[in-house]
Amino acid sequence: MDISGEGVLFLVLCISCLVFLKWRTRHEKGKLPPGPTPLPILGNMLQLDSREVPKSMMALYKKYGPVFTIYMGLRRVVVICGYDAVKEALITRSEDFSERGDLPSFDKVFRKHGVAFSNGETWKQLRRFTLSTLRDFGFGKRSIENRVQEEAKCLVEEFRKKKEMPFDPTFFFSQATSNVICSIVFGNRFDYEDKEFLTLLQMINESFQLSSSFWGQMYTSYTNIMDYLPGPHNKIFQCLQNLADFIKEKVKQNQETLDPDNLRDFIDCFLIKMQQLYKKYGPVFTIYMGLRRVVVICGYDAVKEALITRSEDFSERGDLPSFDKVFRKHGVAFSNGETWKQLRRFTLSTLRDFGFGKRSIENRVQEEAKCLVEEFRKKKEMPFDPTFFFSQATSNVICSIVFGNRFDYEDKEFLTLLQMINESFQLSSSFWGQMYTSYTNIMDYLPGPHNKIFQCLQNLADFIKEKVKQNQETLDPDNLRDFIDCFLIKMQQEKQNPVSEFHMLNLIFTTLSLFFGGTETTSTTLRYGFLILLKHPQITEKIQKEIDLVIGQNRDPSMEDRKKMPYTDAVVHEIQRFSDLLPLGVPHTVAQDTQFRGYTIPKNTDVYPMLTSVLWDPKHFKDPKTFNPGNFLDENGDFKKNDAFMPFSAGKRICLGEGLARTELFLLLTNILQNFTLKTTKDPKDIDISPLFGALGNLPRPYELCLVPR
Ligand code: HEM
Repeated sequence: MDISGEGVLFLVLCISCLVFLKWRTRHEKGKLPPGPTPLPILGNMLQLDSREVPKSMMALYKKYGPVFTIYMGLRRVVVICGYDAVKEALITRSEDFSERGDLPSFDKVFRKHGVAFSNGETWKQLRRFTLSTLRDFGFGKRSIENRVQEEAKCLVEEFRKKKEMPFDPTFFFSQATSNVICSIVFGNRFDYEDKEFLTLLQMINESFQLSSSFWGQMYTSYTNIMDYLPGPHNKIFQCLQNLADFIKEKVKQNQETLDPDNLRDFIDCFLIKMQQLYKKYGPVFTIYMGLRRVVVICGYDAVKEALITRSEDFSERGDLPSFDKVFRKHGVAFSNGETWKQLRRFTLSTLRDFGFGKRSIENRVQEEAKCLVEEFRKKKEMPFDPTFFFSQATSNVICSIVFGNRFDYEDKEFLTLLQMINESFQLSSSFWGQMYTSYTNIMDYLPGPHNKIFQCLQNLADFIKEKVKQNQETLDPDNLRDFIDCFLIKMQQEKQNPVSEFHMLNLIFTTLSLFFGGTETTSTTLRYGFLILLKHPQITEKIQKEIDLVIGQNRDPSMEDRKKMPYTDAVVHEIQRFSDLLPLGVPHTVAQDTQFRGYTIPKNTDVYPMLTSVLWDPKHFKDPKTFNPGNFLDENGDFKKNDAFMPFSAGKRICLGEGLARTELFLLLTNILQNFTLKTTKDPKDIDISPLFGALGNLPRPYELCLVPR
């Protein structure tokens, strides 16, 4: 018989598995409660009748006594039976037995959050808060009795409508009981005819039924395997996720109308508690994002102290796992120490040679603004999604420097690259990006949309690799065409240096940092800005008046004009402040244990300088949640600087493209408003300018723009 290598490996694995299980059961017999011997993989599944698990357990109770061990598939469980043993564990030894165990089908959605599934200090605090808030809403008092009495009357009325006909009472009972708790958590009860309410109750019912079925049990027993298999167990997560989404929407509505003097329900009370905690823990606090410990720095004073006053200590780049996986800490944006210092110095001086901070970059932006206006004219006043027009315009400016050429707006390859930049930024800012940051090592093994981020970034890196190859083949030291050429020459100059930072990976990933940073950030800000202008037509009109007065219709806007256009300048600043593109900043870290404001931040802890908390700091901006260009204007209508304006961050690591971004924002916006009047398909009052995501980036909601030539 011919046994292949894989066959032998499989056999060895099976035998090792058996030996290990045997050894483990023997070895642990002394400590673990008794129980039936488990089989590999199956555990004691053969002793458990999936239709009657409690009955099977009772049989084992008889055989092994009140405390026994069983293996539900791969999961080891200790079962406690009978009044005496249960009382001893849950009451006498309550301290030891009060942690919540795994309930995998719920854990997948709840992820150990909330009062029912959390543990330790989190659970203690949530339970204390929940009980006292419910008490404030009448729990254990006369008022809850009244609510139940009211609901009982409604139920009796509903039953009367049945006119003695037989009916299934399931949802009547759940509507009645649910209404009592809904009136406290959501501040209102629902009508018995309410279709949405009934759908939610059906989802609760279905997820409970499925969790109690064979499929729920299989998921509990083989969680890691079942995660990859189709089957009815997936319906449980879908139902629970839908319920969570419904609550998320309710929370959003409460947030928008929150009034601290009139707390309407449990959600309001929780929101206020969150606000109080920020005040309680002050501007520097530690949170655990899943398995990742992060120190968060909030408010203008503390962020300024860390990034500017203590710039030496806080300028290392922290982890941004979804980018790190592809960049592997190479290139100017993600490297650290001496590598970063050299790359940053070289990048800045090369970009300066290509016109950064000079008149020539302004000319490039002006040229690109004209191309964009031409593209917009082709739309002939029809509504369109402006996303990729803005990214084509901003990207072309940086492309003309790093690759030596701009791309045509019809270029399919260019559009595909921009789509990849856009998609990876969107996904990094979504729930999946956040999950990847919080549980990097686990998510690495799981399928899901987060994998698309790496795929996009890798494709972008491959595109740059190809560009570098083309440059290498045609390199002429007397005619340096672009950033890549300059880097290649630097590599040649440093050829003799075995520890040079100027090597291929740093070339590819510095170029990708510029390409990515130079595209997505400014174009998303423009996209957000035009949505805000659609919402506020009176602000748009005022900008156009200023354009007509200072520039007129017969020449192109220039940066010189900005000084004479304080209102437009203030609006551009307010767009950046309000849209708050990178709310958490880009992670920093500390290279050694660092004392900060009386605390010790351990070496290598990620530090988030919360840019939101600076841009929305009420001490520096009046009514920060409202869009108000007045934040940057003095009483005479002149432009007023504000030190807390930090969308580009601050200190040594401050955005390397700030000057370019500001030039682009001003020139592109004024060019468009000089040439077009904005129109939308929606009533301005219905335009939602709250962000779509809020992890890495704040993104505007999708919309259509309509441009009418002036
Ligand atoms: C509105 C537009 C932009 C915003 C809001 C923005 C914001 C930021 C922020 C917050 C950082 C992180 C700073 C820190 O670590 O504390 C950053 C870094 C960076 N940005 Fe920008 N950026 C914009 C445009 C650009 C442009 C046009 C470029 C292209 C040249 C660019 C290239 C970079 C690079 C290379 C870094 C990494 C710097 C380093 O780690 O040393 N950004 N940006």
